[in-house]
Amino acid sequence: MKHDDPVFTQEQKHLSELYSLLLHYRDELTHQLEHDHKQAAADLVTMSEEIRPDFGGADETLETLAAIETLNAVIDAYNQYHDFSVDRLRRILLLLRQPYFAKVRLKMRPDRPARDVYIGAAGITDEHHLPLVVDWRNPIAETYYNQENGKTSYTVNGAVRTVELELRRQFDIEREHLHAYFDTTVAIEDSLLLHALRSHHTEKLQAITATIQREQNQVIRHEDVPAMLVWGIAGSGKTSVMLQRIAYLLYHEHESLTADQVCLFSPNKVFERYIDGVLPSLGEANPRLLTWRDFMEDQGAGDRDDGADTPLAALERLENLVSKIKIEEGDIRPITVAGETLLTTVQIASVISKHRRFGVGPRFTALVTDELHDRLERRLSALSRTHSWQERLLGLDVEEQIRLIGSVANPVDEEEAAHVTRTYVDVLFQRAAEDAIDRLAWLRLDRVGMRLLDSPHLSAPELLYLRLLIQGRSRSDVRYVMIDEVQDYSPAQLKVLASYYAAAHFLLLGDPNQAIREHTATFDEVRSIFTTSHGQVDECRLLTSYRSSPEVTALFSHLVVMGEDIKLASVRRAGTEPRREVLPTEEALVQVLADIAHEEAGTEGLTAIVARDSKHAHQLARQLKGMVSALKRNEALPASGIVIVPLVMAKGLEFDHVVIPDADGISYPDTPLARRRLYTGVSRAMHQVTLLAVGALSPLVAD
Ligand SMILES: Nc1ncnc2c1ncn2[C@@H]1O[C@H](COP(=O)(O)OP(=O)(O)OP(=O)(O)O)[C@@H](O)[C@H]1O
Repeated sequence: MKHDDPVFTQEQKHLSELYSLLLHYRDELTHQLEHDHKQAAADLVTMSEEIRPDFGGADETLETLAAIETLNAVIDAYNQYHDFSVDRLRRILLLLRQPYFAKVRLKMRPDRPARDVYIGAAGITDEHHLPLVVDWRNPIAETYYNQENGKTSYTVNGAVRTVELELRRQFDIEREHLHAYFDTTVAIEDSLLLHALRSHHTEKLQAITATIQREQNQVIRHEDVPAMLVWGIAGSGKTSVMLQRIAYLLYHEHESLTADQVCLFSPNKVFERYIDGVLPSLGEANPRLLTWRDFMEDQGAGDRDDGADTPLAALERLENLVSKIKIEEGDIRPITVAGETLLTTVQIASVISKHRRFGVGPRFTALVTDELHDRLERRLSALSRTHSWQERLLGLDVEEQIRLIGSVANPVDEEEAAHVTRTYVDVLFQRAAEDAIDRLAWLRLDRVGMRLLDSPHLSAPELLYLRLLIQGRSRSDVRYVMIDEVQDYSPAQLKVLASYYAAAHFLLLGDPNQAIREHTATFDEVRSIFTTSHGQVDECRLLTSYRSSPEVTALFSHLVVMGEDIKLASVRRAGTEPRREVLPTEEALVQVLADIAHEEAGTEGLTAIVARDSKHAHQLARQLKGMVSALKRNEALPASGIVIVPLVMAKGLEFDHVVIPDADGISYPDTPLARRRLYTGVSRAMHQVTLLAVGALSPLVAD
């Protein structure tokens, strides 16, 4: 009983005291921030009023500049203090939801008493700067994740410290309430994990901070390497680990890394919405979330074939042929903005021919681009000296002039007329024209590429790769690229990403058994592409399923060949055996689905009818009209109930119950691809799988 347990009482007391302290810090900081804000505003007004700008002579100018400098320094100091306080408040608010989830009792030296370290989602110190809770990403927290009792270690700045772990205690805490604690006496046991896994599916993926397992921790805390490939079975926490890794990197590189320097590639928008709560719940901003399609669109190749079937050989041919490109007149496009041709084909052709001797490639492009910028500059300057453009400006309404050039044009002489008109033409053309030059809009890349490959069209990877070859590395400021479900990309798509983000470090996560289309990259190909681009690829494996019950894990693991050395394990409690049912007709199938929908209505869980493709999903939605609907492309997953999803949209998601409505031999024949597709569908289930077929079950799942 909790009340008779002195440890429980003691821990609840500690929690209550810490909680009150956090509340106190929160209130104090809020008042302080409010007060400082007002004070800062008042001080700045006074100080700026005291500055008397005087640029009359050298001394006066110096004095004025010094006064402005002082004011800037004061503003900086306020900002720094403000940022620090806001950050502390943010951490306190995070901890008020759950102050900590574990503690370790560590003996740092044999002659010293052991000390307790409480670990939480963020770190906080008291007024003497002593830690009350340490952040889970702090090096010392590694002793918790190592899951080793007794002698263990952690690494600080490359140095390994050995310590004695006397106690590893986990807590189930909500705000100031301690629900339970678990002392781990057996190293590998993780009671909190088992406790957490008892719960139902949630509509959004949750952070796993408190229960990160040892093999997962090795990925999260892995040293920063150019490329890392994580091979993990379905439900082994790849996505979760990837998000925790992002939080880890943001913490350790907080001085130089911002979330928008991290790109996360995911399979679709439903999945993006499914995962977008994890990092905010850890107190971190989301990275740039994008799909391959978004990337294509950003690069101006949105209307092209996505390159799912583009062979790597096509990119290699481009590589071999690029230096031999002869730019023809028809390959050149004028730079035209808003109907005004700023650089003509003839002008561009003459610049190109001037630098032809370098051969088409990054050097050539840099020289041509620079010269086109110079010519653009001359052209804009010439435009602003023409009467027609000066008159156009003067003919505008006063409001329009103010909107465009920030003042009313009232030139007194020719020089001034050219000057204001220059501002006007800059607003109209400069930015767009410079962008067009930098994007190589002056070169019909597709025409060049089609000629090189002798092909009637270019896919997105072909076009983008050709651009990279001609232009050199992109100017992207992205430092980390995470690709989830890497097995769904074609080698050509991956090669483009590896080259485009050449300076970034990659984390690639996937499961070869979840490749649901033909022609996607094998793990050997992934390795080879990134070894070529990034020098080396480190690898980690995740072999325990945290999502699925042992019965579901057994079902999906029999569908594919895992390799001799791999033994899949599920840590969940036993659930129910899969249900297999053969129906005589399509009508009978629809009736069974309707019955399931009826049974599931009002229950806590979420059921998905995972159809083999979108067409079948829509057909089922029509047949089950009013009872179950198909999930839309941009929709978020519902919390409970029943939905129809095509397999491709179910990628990465999970459901309490998965129904495969077409588990027949035509939808799922005995082929490697069909095996992987069924493995992917079945492994979305946490607790229950229902396999339905009209006529006969697929040989892959028949008893
Ligand atoms: N250490 C952990 N503690 C608690 N839950 C975990 C842990 N690791 C994974 N899970 C849970 O297991 C489920 C599967 O995790 P996740 O989606 O990250 O796996 P995945 O390997 O990306 O799956 P898949 O490849 O099948 O899409 C999630 O519900 C996640 O919260």
